[in-house]
Amino acid sequence: MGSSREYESEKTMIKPVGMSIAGLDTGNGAGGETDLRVFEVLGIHGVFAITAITAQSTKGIKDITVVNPEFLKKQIETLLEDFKVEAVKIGMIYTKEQFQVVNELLNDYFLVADPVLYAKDGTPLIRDIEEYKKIILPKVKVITPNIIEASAISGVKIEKESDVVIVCKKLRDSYNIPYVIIKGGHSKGDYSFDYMCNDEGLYKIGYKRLQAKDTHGTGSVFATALTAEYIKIRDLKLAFRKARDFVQTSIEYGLNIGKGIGPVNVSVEIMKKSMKYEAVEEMRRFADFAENNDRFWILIPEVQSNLAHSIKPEYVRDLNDIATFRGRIIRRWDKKVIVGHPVVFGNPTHTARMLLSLILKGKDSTCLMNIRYDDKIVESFKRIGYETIEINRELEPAHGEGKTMQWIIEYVSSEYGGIPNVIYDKGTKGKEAMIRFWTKNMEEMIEALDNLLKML
Ligand SMILES: Nc1ncnc2c1ncn2[C@@H]1O[C@H](COP(=O)(O)OP(=O)(O)O)[C@@H](O)[C@H]1O
Ligand SMILES: Cc1ncc(COP(=O)(O)O)c(N)n1
Repeated sequence: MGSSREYESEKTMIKPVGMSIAGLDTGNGAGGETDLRVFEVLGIHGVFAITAITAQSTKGIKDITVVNPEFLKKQIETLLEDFKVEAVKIGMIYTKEQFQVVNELLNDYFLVADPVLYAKDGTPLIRDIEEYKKIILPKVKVITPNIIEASAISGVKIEKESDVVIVCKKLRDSYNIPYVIIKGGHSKGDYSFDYMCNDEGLYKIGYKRLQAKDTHGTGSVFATALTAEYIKIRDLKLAFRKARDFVQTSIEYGLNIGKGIGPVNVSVEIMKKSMKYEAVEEMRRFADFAENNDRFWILIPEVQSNLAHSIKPEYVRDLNDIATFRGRIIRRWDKKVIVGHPVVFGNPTHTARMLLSLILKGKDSTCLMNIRYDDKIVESFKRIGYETIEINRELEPAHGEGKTMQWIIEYVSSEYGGIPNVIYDKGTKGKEAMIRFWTKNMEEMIEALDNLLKML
């Protein structure tokens, strides 16, 4: 009766709650609404008290409407009387009256302040800076200024690393802030260093500086990720490392949307995880097809086969984004085909390397299989309508193992212009002749092989 589920869970579902006190960025790149997305992907239920509405896009801020302090108070009270808030991130907060509200209501909470004095286009996001220093800063556990903000608040210009140490100490001492984190996104050099100082000393993390255009929201995202990680692990040093890692990936996959500085991509990690799950499902579908087609053995060479399958090409960075069967696809003595599960990512097989080379060359390919060389098979591919190309392995220069697949793709691409779906060679001393066949998706791979097998 009632539910169709076999098992009705008795467990109540809960999630820790984090709060953001911030402005709203209508372009959804940096404000409280982005904080909510960061909380969400990191497993926190985010609640949001709004201080101001900015008319904002990737091109900058056109206007600001400030929320009156009474209404900010109402929002925070409403949230606090209901939720058990574990930590609070404070972003844009505009007037001294608003600071008083926070001071009054959030005295006993773990506060992380991101002192967003100015937006990227120079618009002030905290108007009463002197009162911010007096009213907000002495209450916070963590402050996360960039070097420009840290210089402005401390009055000491940061030009080199030793200045960072001085400013960290000054901020800690002046406002009694246990953790000062100074972010180095605006400095120069091959690495972007962020510094954390607490009573144990200075701790710095450097990540490769990315040549990225779409960096709107880095600061807000960093402070919110730090708050979320702190809620989960209660260790600020570790939370700092995790938040920094999160920001790096978000910048790496920054979104080229809008005409200005696009938002960083905060959901990319969970998106990649779900794409990998889909890839595994598709590999299973392929395995069923291969094991149940009684002619599939015709395609398997002496060295056996494998199928490489990637997530969406634009998300592929390295072999970790490409799946293969750990035990390959093998033809048994009795012509039975066995797929060697499990599906694994990051296995440096020939098929995975060749697929990666294709993708890095800009091809919209997600599947690649190596197939036994046979004239008839090549002819059948042509009859189905695929372009084919023969390469001569004798032309391959001497370069260590592991470079061949990349060489084939480079060679075909430069000699031929494009990269046909069927690339074959007739072998060379000690190397078996082989066909490599790639397709845009799994649907096409299965359909093409099914048609091919009917013709053979
Ligand atoms: N081009 C970049 N490459 C790598 N990391 C960056 C880059 N720009 C900013 N970051 C990182 O993003 C975070 C935010 O830094 P920053 O840009 O200084 O703050 P804000 O957005 O407040 O100005 C820091 O962790 C910083 O190291
Ligand atoms: C409402 C609002 N809050 C904060 C920022 C700062 O942006 P960033 O995180 O890029 O420094 C912003 N532009 N708008």
